[in-house]
Amino acid sequence: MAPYKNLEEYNIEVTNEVKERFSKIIDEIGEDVEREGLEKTPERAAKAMLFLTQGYQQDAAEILKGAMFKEDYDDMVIIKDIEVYSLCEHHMLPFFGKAHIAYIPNGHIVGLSKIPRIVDVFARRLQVQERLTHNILECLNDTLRPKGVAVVIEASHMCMMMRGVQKQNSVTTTSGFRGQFEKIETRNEFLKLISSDLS
Ligand SMILES: Nc1nc2c(ncn2[C@@H]2O[C@H](COP(=O)(O)OP(=O)(O)OP(=O)(O)O)[C@@H](O)[C@H]2O)c(=O)[nH]1
Ligand SMILES: [Zn+2]
Repeated sequence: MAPYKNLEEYNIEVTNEVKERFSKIIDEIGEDVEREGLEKTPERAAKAMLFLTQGYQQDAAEILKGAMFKEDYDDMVIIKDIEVYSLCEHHMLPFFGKAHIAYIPNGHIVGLSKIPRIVDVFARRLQVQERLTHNILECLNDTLRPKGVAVVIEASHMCMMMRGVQKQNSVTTTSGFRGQFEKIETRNEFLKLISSDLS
């Protein structure tokens, strides 16, 4: 593909290419691409797919660096129940659930909203849950350089629910721990706090 002058030009070009391909898929499955309800579907589907994979155009480390503040607080910071919506790389079907993330600052705290933002940057790509967990973990560890970081993701996979093995209730949990969270007491405190309902 020819080089693009800017992101907008790139987006228009790629949307048109993806739209053509969705049109072909709709035709191949035996539908009439020209009937009223489907007329704009290739374009809508292309825009939706590009939205759901926009993480490839984003830099999670830059997002974190944009809101790091010097602070002496050195206890655990936990953001739990962050909604996660991603696409499994095997079937390109959604998997979705919650992420629970904690870190122990080492001179710097980070703007709270930046943590869900980096979850989205990595989730909006073709993923497996394990790699998504590690992408978030390593990004926080390398950029913020905290005393410790922990990531737990609980998710349901549509490829296991709507098709394939057809299990509606199974939930997959993945986790990663670095620094002080490798110590069992710290890890247990985190796991206890994310499972408690303080409200
Ligand atoms: N480890 C892991 N596996 C995943 C994830 N998402 C989907 N999968 C699995 O990827 C595997 C792909 O296996 P294949 O045998 O190549 O594909 P398939 O024939 O469609 O498999 P079935 O889903 O069992 O019908 C399946 O077992 C999926 O459940 C994920 O995030 N992590
Ligand atoms: Zn899948």
